[in-house]
Amino acid sequence: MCVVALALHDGKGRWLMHRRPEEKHHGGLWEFPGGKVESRENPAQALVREISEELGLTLDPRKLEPCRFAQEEPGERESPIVILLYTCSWDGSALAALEGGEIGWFTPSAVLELDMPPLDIALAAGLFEKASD
Ligand SMILES: Nc1nc2c([nH]c(=O)n2[C@@H]2O[C@H](COP(=O)(O)OP(=O)(O)OP(=O)(O)O)[C@@H](O)[C@H]2O)c(=O)[nH]1
Repeated sequence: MCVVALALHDGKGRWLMHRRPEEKHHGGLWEFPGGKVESRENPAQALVREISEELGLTLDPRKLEPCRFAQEEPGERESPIVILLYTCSWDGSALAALEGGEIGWFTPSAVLELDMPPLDIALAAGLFEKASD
């Protein structure tokens, strides 16, 4: 199953993370906002939809930069997921955790200290290695 996620940066060294609502899979963990790609969508369209639903933010698909991906091992669950991570810079417009949980802006070192699902740990480590190049 294909999941898309967004590493949104504020241009001042901080990145947006979302804490999942307790009742969801990986509840209480911090993740890059996003969700599952639905049939008839390409990944960028799915990300624009998910970010609008979750954060109330309208993304310009042309400004999404594919960054990296991470995948679960076979057998981890019935349909192992692959997460495609994109980066984008924030245009300063309003944001809110519209589907529950909470959001926050973090420096790279603070992101790496959050409790995250396994794939996010790998994605964040790679993202910040790349961001500091
Ligand atoms: N959105 C998102 N999901 C992630 C990340 N890392 C990770 O393991 N996942 C997992 O990917 C799956 C898809 O996530 P989701 O629940 O956000 O997707 P959704 O909103 O489309 O689904 P839903 O409507 O069934 O809740 C979940 O099992 C979630 O735990 C991440 O960084 N972002």
